Amino acid sequence: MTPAEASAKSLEICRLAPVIPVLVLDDLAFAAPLARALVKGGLPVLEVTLRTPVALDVIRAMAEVEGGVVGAGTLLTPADVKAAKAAGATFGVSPGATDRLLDACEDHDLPLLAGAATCSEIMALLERGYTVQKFFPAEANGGAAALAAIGAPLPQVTFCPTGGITLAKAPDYLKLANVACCGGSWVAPKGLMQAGDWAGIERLAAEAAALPR
Ligand SMILES: O=C(O)C(=O)C[C@H](O)[C@H](O)COP(=O)(O)O
Repeated sequence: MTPAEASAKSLEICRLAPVIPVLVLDDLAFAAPLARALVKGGLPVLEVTLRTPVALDVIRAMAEVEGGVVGAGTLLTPADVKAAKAAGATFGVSPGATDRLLDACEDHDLPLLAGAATCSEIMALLERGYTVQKFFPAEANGGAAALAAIGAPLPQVTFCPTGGITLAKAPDYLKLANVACCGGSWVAPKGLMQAGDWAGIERLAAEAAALPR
């Protein structure tokens, strides 16, 4: 898969909903009910971070949930890419980008939403052909104001800002011309998962899905 093809696919995924839930699961039993609640609430795109021992099994379980588009987050190495793809991830997300990671995603046909935080990082990805990127960590890096400023010299790059974004902050990003969607973990809080409050998570998803773009 070429970087241009990966970017086209990433854009298609980003356009499915205003928010991509960033999911950190410690318990495999939460996978199916969580995915069902998020999809039902209107957030079909699900980013499962590879930060817990059960993450690959969570991807396998969520890939079975109808209407979900499941990807793997926190991709750091070529081995992560192979494992995520084998588990059924249809896209990848990374906090940054390295040549080895980009090579692996291109070789294994996994569209990557690669992270960038500075103009030089954005330009390096753009030089390689990635016109859709993740802006991370968004809030710590200047927030929506920074992304608006980056859009002036680099309007050809479209972003999924992630990192520190909440329901209250998301509209500031979503109104920018260079933002396709936001990523965030606020729609799947640990407390609600542990309480089995799937209706509560569905409500959070519905609120996020209703954000104007
Ligand atoms: O896992 C990755 O690939 C990442 O780059 C990190 C995540 O996007 C952030 O952890 C988002 O989490 P919140 O700030 O809680 O919304």
